[in-house]
Amino acid sequence: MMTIEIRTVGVLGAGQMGSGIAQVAATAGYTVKLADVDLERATKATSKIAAMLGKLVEKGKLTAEAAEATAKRLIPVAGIADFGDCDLVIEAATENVDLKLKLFAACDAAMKPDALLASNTSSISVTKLAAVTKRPGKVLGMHFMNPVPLMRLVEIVKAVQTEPETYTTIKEAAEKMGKTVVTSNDAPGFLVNRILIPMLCEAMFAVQEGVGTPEDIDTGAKLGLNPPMGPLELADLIGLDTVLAIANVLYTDIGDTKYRAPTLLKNLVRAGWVGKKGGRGFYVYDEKGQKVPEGFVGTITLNRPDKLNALNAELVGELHRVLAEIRRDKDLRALIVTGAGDKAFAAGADIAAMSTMTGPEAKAFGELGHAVGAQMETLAIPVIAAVNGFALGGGCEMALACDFIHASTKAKFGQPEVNLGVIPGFGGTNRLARRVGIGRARELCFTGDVIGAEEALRIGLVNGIHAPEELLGKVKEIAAKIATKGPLAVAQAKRVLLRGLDVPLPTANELEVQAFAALFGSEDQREGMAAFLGKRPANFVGR
Ligand SMILES: CC(C)(COP(=O)(O)OP(=O)(O)OC[C@H]1O[C@@H](n2cnc3c(N)ncnc32)[C@H](O)[C@@H]1OP(=O)(O)O)[C@@H](O)C(=O)NCCC(=O)NCCSC(=O)C[C@@H](O)CCCCCCCCCCCCC(=O)O
Repeated sequence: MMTIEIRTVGVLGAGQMGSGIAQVAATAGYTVKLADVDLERATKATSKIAAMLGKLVEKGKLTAEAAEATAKRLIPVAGIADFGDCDLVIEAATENVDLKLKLFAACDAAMKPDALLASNTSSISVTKLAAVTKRPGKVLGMHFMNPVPLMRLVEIVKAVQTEPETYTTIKEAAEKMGKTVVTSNDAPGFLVNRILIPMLCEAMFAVQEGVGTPEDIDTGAKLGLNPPMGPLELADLIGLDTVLAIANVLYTDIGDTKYRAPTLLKNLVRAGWVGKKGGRGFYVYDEKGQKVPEGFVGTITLNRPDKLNALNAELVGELHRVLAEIRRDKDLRALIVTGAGDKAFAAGADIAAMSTMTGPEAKAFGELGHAVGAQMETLAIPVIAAVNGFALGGGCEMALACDFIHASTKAKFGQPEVNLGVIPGFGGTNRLARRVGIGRARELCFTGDVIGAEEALRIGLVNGIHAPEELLGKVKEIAAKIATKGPLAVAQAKRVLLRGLDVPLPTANELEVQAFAALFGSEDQREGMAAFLGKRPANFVGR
C-alpha cells in the first residue's frame, strides 16, 4: 500500500512538549501548523520558539539563515479545523484520556483521509485512541522525551490497528527530526515509562518511609548510578501530576500492586505541589525554575509595631543575641531584616527611653547599636533590608548596616536626629556617606529631611522599590537566588567589598586576589566549574 509523503505537520498543543515537537519538525524542514485552544496561545508559542532559535544562533549552534528559514516554516493556526492540508498531525495535549479521545475524533474529522495521526501520549492506549477514528491503520504513538529539542529518543508505539506503512513513514519522519527510534507495542507505560515510573515511585516510597531525605536519595542515585539527575529531581521536572497519572495507568491496566502510586505522591499533587512547573514538589523552585535550597533563607522581623518598631534596649539586645546565633548557623545562606506591621521598618531609637539618658549611658547604647551593625556587616551571609515603611534615624541606620536595601513604594528614609538636638549614633553619618556620597549624606543629616522611596532609589540608597504587598516576596526571591550560589564565594565577595572600602585601591585589589585564590580547591569551586562544563545547575555545599 502506498503511504503519504510528509510535507506539512500539524502539532496540536503548544505547551512545552508541543512547542518542542513543532521546533524539531520545523528544523527538519517540515512546514508546521501549531494549534492550541486559540490562535493567541499558538502565536505566543511560535514567538517563543523563534526566540529559542535566536539563542541557538547566539551560541553558534545554528546559522542566522537557518533560524530564519525555520521560523518561517512555523505557522500558528486557530485550531484543528486548520489541519485539513496536514500530512501528519501530532497531538501533544494534556495527558487526559477523555480529552485525547475527543481531540482524536475532531482531528480525524478535519484531516484528509490519507493523512497520519500520532499521539505524543506517554501512557494512554494508542489502540483506544485509534479506535475513535475512521483511520485506525494510520494512527500510532510518537512519544517524544522532554525537553524535545535536546532529548534524542522517540518511542514509537504501534497500536493493534497500525499499518506497517504508517510505522515506516513515521519512523522516517522521526529520524529526519534527528531522533533515534525505539519501538514498543501498545502496553501500559510502553517501554520507557514502564521502567521509569516504578523507579521514581520507589524513590518516593523511600522518602515516605523515612529511609532517606530527597537530597540523599538523589545524590545516591546520581553518584551511584550515574544518571544526570536524581529520581526525585526528575519527577519534579516531569511534573508530579503526570507521574501520578502514568502510575495510575500502569496500576489500573496491569493490575500489579508493584505499580501503585505512593500516598506521598498523591498528597503532593492534592496540595498543588506538582514539581518545577508549580514552583514546588520534592524541592522548591524560583521563578526561573532554579532549585532553591529550603531553609537557607532566614528572616528577622523587628517586632514592636505599636511604637513603629522603635529601637529600645530590649529589641536591640534581642537582635544582638539572634545575630550571634545566626553566625553559628552553618545552613543559612541569606538573611532578610524587615519590620512588623505595614507602617514602619523602624522609626528610630526609642526617643522616650533616650530622653533621660546621660552621656555615658548614651555612649553605652550607641556602642550596642554599633555592635549590632558590625554583626550584620561581618556575617558571612548577605543581609538584605526589606524596608516596608518608615526607616528613620536608627531605623535608617539599621537598614544601612545591611548589605543592600529594597523598599516598598511607601517607604520613607531620613536621619532626623538634628530635630532632637542629637546626631545619628548608630552609624548613620558614615554609612550613609559611603552609600549615597558625602554631599547627599551631609544634606540629609543637616536638614533632617525625610525622603520617599523614589528619591531613595534615585540617590542609590535603595536598590529597588516594589508595591508594598510584593516587597517581601521580591526580597525573598533575591535571597533565594543568592542561596543557590556558592556560599564561600558569596562570603568572600561580601568580605572583599566591605574591607576594600576602607583601604587604598591597590590594597583592596590585593585583598581580592587573595580571596579569589583562596576559593580554588574548595568543593564549591570544583562543583561550580564542573556544572558549567556539564551544562547542569550547580549544587553547592559551602565547603
Ligand atoms: C515616624 C513618624 C513620622 C510617624 O508618625 P505617625 O503620626 O504616623 O505615628 P505616631 O507618631 O503616632 O507613632 C505611633 C507610635 O509610635 C511611637 N513612636 C514613633 N517613633 C518613635 C520613636 N523613635 N521612639 C519612640 N516612640 C516612637 C509614637 O510615640 C506613637 O506612640 P503612642 O504611644 O503615642 O501611640 C513619627 O512617629 C516620628 O516622627 N517618629 C520619630 C522619628 C525620629 O525622630 N526618629 C529618630 C530617633 S533618634 C535616633 O534614632 C537616634 C539614633 O541615630 C541613635 C541610636 C543609637 C543607639 C542605638 C541603639 C538603640 C538603643 C536604644 C536605647 C533605648 C534605651 C532603653 O530602652 O532603655
